[in-house]
Amino acid sequence: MARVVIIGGGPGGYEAALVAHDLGAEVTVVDRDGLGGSAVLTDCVPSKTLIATSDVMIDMTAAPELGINFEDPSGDAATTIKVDLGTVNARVKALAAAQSRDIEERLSRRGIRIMKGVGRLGKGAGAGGGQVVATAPDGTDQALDADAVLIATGAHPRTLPTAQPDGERILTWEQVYDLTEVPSHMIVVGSGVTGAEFASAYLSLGIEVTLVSSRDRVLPGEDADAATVLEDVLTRRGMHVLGKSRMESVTREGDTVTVTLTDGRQVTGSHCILALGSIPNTQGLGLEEAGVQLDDGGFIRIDRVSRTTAPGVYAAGDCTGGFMLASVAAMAGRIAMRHFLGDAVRPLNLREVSSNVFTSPEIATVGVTQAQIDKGEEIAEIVRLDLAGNPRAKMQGVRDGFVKIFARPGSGTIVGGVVVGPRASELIHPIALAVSANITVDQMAASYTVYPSMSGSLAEAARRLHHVD
Ligand SMILES: Cc1cc2nc3c(=O)[nH]c(=O)nc-3n(C[C@H](O)[C@H](O)[C@H](O)COP(=O)(O)OP(=O)(O)OC[C@H]3O[C@@H](n4cnc5c(N)ncnc54)[C@H](O)[C@@H]3O)c2cc1C
Ligand SMILES: NC(=O)c1ccc[n+]([C@@H]2O[C@H](COP(=O)([O-])OP(=O)(O)OC[C@H]3O[C@@H](n4cnc5c(N)ncnc54)[C@H](O)[C@@H]3O)[C@@H](O)[C@H]2O)c1
Repeated sequence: MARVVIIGGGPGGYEAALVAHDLGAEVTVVDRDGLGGSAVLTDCVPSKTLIATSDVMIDMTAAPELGINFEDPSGDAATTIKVDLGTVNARVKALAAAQSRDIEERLSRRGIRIMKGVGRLGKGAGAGGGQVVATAPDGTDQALDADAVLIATGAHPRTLPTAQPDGERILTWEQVYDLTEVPSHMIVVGSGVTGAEFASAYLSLGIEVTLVSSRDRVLPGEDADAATVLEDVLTRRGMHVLGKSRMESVTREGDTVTVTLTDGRQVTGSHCILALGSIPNTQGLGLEEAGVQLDDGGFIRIDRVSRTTAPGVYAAGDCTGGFMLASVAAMAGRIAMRHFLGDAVRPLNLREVSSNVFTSPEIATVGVTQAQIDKGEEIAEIVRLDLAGNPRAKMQGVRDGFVKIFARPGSGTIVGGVVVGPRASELIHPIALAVSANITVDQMAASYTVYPSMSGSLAEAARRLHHVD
């Protein structure tokens, strides 16, 4: 029986463990912090649970327009509804812990061995087999023989020597769930996906928010039109967005946090979240000794079937960089195990990955991007339809957002798209399906959508690119 040892129990690791077990391997997962990894315990699941609360707040704030008034005679929901952050965060933590337990039970039930501890490559690793050394919390080492090893150790928040979290008012995204009091003014530094999501969530919870963005617009990596819509909405709702503003340092005195920018300006608030990106957890794993190459950022180099440069050592997820998403980590882990165990394997295709920024409005994307089309790297026709013209959107009081479809000229094959709006994460799926199944705009235009529905805008956009009458 092939022996597989997996270091790291996040989506990259635990999904791989399930596949390897189903394919007949003897599987051990060595994990330091808890099954589910950062995705479940500190990153993805907690942030989306917090955002579930902030989404309800947004709906409540919009209620008067739809004819619902609260007891306050002013009818201004924002002034009468208050969030209890202690309760919200207790719910967040309980839900994350429960999900981690569920995953642990799922693996244990199948007979997958779980070892709590820190793993590293040991004797013979990188030569087509070898050992993993697991150090238990009591400090004892155990050597595990493996025919293949999967490294899925994830990443951790980046901080600066001049911006050190104190866990109370200067926070990484992992520490925000310890807050029990509502911050009076949250400064979010970094306007990537993490920064934008927290800034949007706290604003929706009724908190004053300043977003320090080093670029000229928020979400520099996302569709430019989508980022512009989001920035407009956030600014309209009262967020202070400081563009082209690079943080130099963050200091705290008593209850006041001061963010100093590189041009000397200062912003003061009650709390600050550092959302400066991630550092891969690739130190102390014995990677270099085993011949596993890292890139300049310290991420593990892998090919499309998750092989590292060392025979018998695979890697998946955030420790490999690229698309740092739970879904991609899970797929790369599964692919690694299928490859090692000789099952049919489809190499990772990042073209098919759909992702979502859980701001309000949400921004969902898949496939080819407009930036690639504008640069001439991809040839595609573009259609954009604003949701403001959609009947369902009008009924629901939705004014901001759009759908965009990219299709090959001639064949009309859909190669990508963007949705900005409420629940864009759900609305992107027909486009994602179209991209992975090579569906054309003609086929999408011919499908029935419910009337009235937001998805009607997808079919309408496809009709605009319809080639055959
Ligand atoms: C704030 C935030 C929100 C996010 N939201 C989303 C989202 O909505 N959707 C989405 O798809 N993605 C989201 N992501 C990204 C997602 O969380 C990551 O892509 C995902 O966690 C990667 O999974 P992983 O298995 O590679 O690593 P992780 O989830 O980080 O798991 C790695 C595990 O390895 C363990 N480990 C590390 N070193 C060792 C060692 N030496 N020995 C043993 N164990 C070790 C760690 O303790 C951890 O348990 C978000 C990220 C952040 C920061
Ligand atoms: N919804 C989701 O799926 C989700 C949510 C969060 C994160 N993620 C994933 O995690 C990965 C990392 O995203 P992220 O946003 O954490 O990191 P990021 O690296 O994408 O963004 C960090 C931002 O901080 C800025 N920054 C760095 N130093 C700064 C300074 N001194 N002053 C001001 N700004 C500074 C950078 O310019 C950058 O824009 C992404 O790949 C993303 O896909 C996904």
